[in-house]
Amino acid sequence: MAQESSINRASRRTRILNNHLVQSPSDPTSCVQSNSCLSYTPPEVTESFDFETKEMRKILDFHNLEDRDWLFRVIEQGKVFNGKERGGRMFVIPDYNQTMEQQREMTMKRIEYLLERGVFDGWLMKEGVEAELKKLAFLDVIQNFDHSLAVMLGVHFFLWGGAIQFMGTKRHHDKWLRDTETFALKGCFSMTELGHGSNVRGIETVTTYDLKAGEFVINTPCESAQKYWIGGAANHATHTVVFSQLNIDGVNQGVHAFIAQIRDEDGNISPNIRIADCGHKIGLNGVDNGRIWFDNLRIPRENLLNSVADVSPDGQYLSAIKDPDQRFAAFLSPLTSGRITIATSAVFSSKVGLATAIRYSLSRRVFSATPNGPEVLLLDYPSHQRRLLPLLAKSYALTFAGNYLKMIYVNRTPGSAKTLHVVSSAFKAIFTWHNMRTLQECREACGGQGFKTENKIGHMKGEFDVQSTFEGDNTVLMQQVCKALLSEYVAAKKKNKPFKGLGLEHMNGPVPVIPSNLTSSILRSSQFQVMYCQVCNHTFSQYISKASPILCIR
Ligand SMILES: CCCCCCCCCCCCC/C=C/C(=O)SCCNC(=O)CCNC(=O)[C@H](O)C(C)(C)COP(=O)(O)OP(=O)(O)OC[C@H]1O[C@@H](n2cnc3c(N)ncnc32)[C@H](O)[C@@H]1OP(=O)(O)O
Ligand SMILES: Cc1cc2nc3c(=O)[nH]c(=O)nc-3n(C[C@H](O)[C@H](O)[C@H](O)COP(=O)(O)OP(=O)(O)OC[C@H]3O[C@@H](n4cnc5c(N)ncnc54)[C@H](O)[C@@H]3O)c2cc1C
Repeated sequence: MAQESSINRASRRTRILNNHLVQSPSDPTSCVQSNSCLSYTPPEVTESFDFETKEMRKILDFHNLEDRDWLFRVIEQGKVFNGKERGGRMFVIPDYNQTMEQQREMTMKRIEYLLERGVFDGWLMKEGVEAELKKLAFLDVIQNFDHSLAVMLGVHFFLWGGAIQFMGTKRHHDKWLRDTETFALKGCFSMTELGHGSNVRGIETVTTYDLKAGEFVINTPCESAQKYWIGGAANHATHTVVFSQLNIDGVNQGVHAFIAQIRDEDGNISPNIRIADCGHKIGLNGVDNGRIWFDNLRIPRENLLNSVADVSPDGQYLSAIKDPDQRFAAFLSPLTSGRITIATSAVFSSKVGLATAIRYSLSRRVFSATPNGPEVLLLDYPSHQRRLLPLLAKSYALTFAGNYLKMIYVNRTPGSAKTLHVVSSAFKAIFTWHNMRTLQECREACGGQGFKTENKIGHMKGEFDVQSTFEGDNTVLMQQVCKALLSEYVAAKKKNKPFKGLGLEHMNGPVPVIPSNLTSSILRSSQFQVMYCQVCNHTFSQYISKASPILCIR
């Protein structure tokens, strides 16, 4: 079975695992040398491909291929990446059997190494499509090695850094972005509380304005208001963006974001701050998630991220956005870039799992079809093909969709914010659910070998499971998608206008008619697949007609 090269690319680091899957020089249980038992050579050495794998990689990886290869080399050369040379190739993989403390320290050592090699140059100080695509490409490569490392960089650059970029103004950019890019400070992102995660509007941290001092006062009024799960907070972060209700003269103006220092440069916790550890997790133990309490912490008035709203020195609340919902939306926008990178990272994880399972099925033999005949290759079983190949096809499709989303993001305009929010929410949920289902199928498809930690699929299940929850719980994000589609549909119907966004456009045409003589070639044609999706989407109209009394549309 020919393998598309981005799976080979993704499986570069799994090759050692496949040897373990089928033969492990260090594993006495597998018979390696004798002819009567298993013998194995990687399929890409023995198989001829009926298409140009380098071209396939170009289509799938889509952008910054040379930058990716440069970073792969940098990682292979770094001692902190656990490189092992086998057969003239370098293989790298984190040691997930280390303690939580050791994994956390390894993450920071790897960040230091990458910083020294200039990997983060321009991540915040350079603007434009090229700079953003290079950053996204580097993140693809880094998360391919280790999710914790990617998440720590994601929190620092995309959440802390993104909040300053998109919710801050010049004074914040000038003061904080360069120190963030050089790691002179370490940022984290305090949105979630013990009592409120999905429901951001319900958070209980309260910030008031002290007119006399010209300062904000941030307070954690109760235990459920403690900031919880904050990546980087337990050991390392020096600064955080705090999301808090803003109370001016007794009027709650809703959720706003403020910059607060939580440690000094020597790592000592700041006055009026309490910090605790969230403890060991089922995965992602390379990230130090912490809990933060603010005990009437005083910060300068200038620390309000004021691109959307501001408080004047004499305590007036000012905002160009009168609609509180739209103001709230603006404070949530930094989450979008994270959701995009999580979606694309989930597909890479699916590819690594599929590379391992499909390569294994190209060598593992089970049961003979004829008395005393050779045992049958797993991938020759139709049942095994049906278990893995549809997931491979869907991973290809989601790769293309992820690249499409990246391009909307890097070419974003104020008018595309809503589309970006809806598409990134949908893709983050769909891609991460796909990844978890794919990894489970791949783990089972390798039988007992899939259960060996060195073959990584099990660890990846633990490391990536969180992607269905953080940066927006998948179920909640899909509710956002439904809400946006319904709003778009109802608005168009009420104005008797054609649909013009969110993928509803094809509903302006008639419902396609499914041919009665459905031959297998028709079923397999891309025209039929597209038509079938359109027919499914039209059921959306049937749902709406049933719900119309509630939606007040005729
Ligand atoms: C991963 C490996 C590789 C990559 C590495 C980098 C990754 C990058 C970072 C990774 C970090 C991982 C660490 C984890 C961090 C976190 O988890 S941070 C915390 C994340 N928390 C959330 O996401 C909270 C989820 N909840 C919400 O977003 C909101 O509460 C809500 C559910 C969307 C709001 O619900 P509700 O109160 O009902 O408000 P609405 O009325 O629905 O919304 C009001 C309007 O706002 C619009 N809107 C909502 N969100 C956004 C947005 N993000 N962008 C733009 N617009 C938004 C919404 O559509 C509404 O608009 P209208 O309908 O037009 O009124
Ligand atoms: C490892 C890790 C790292 C994290 N890092 C950070 C970070 O750095 N910064 C940060 O701010 N946060 C962080 N988070 C928090 C994360 O964003 C939240 O866990 C997430 O937003 C979900 O909130 P919650 O945990 O309170 O779950 P809840 O919102 O309580 O959801 C619990 C369950 O209820 C369901 N549910 C919720 N609302 C509805 C509804 N309306 N209808 C139906 N079902 C519903 C959900 O689907 C879910 O199954 C992290 C979390 C983890 C686990």
